[in-house]
Amino acid sequence: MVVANEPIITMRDLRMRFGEKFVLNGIDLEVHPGQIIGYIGPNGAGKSTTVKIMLGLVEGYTGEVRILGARPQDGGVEYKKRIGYVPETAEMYDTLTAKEYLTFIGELYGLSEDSAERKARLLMEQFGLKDVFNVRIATFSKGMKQKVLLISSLLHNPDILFLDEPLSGLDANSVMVVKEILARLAAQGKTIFYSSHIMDVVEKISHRIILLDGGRIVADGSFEELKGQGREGSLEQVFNQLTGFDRHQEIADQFVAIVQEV
Ligand SMILES: Nc1ncnc2c1ncn2[C@@H]1O[C@H](COP(=O)(O)OP(=O)(O)OP(=O)(O)O)[C@@H](O)[C@H]1O
Repeated sequence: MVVANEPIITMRDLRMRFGEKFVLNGIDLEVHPGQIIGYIGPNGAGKSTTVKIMLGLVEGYTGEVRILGARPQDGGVEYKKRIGYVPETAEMYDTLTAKEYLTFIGELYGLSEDSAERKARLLMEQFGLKDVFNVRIATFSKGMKQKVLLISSLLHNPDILFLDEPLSGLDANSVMVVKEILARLAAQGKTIFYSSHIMDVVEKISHRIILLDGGRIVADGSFEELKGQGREGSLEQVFNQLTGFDRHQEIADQFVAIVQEV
């Protein structure tokens, strides 16, 4: 059971380095259930590393991390059943059909074969993929694969969902559907940790936005709060201001000039 007032994710002074490279430089964070957390930051800021640490996929960090009250590396099967994950790039067994793949994943998470297949079929239908349920994933478009990944992360009805660029490849209609799904899951008390570079979506769906830069949290609050601190405009503009970036025109000019060189 998730207790509403207990943090579902806690990090204290989380630090990580790869060799001589300091990637996370002291992250402090508490997340309570029922929130969509937009986790944003420039390329290389440390977002995926944080998520992988929370999932127990990266070790060697210092500081304290508790997910659902446990250290990620200590979590057993029951703990893992409460977590769903859509990675930025995923290896899928694409010689399998969607039915075989999703039933396999569902069973890994403890569903019976019948129940996994039934849920997978119904969810595929909702995403307009009924006709390809028995078709090999290798033939799927990028967006179709992304929908299968989203389904695979949700089949077991997890309490926490980690999503890394989950709308990648989805058409505008599907984006609307997924945004609604995420809002409903959060309303039911699920926690959604959402990493993305698509600022207008993060701005709209997140209850709380955390901006990471150079392995440190440089902003944390609702979009209104982030804007309220003397900043203006869209999340994209707030992002540019907070990361001190104002060279886009200059870089574009230089880039195009080099392209045009003989
Ligand atoms: N296994 C690794 N070994 C060495 N360096 C790594 C490793 N994993 C990540 N890094 C480095 O850590 C830094 C942070 O990477 P990370 O993938 O967490 O960034 P990110 O914020 O998710 O970036 P992006 O927005 O590009 O996905 C980068 O400089 C990256 O090169």
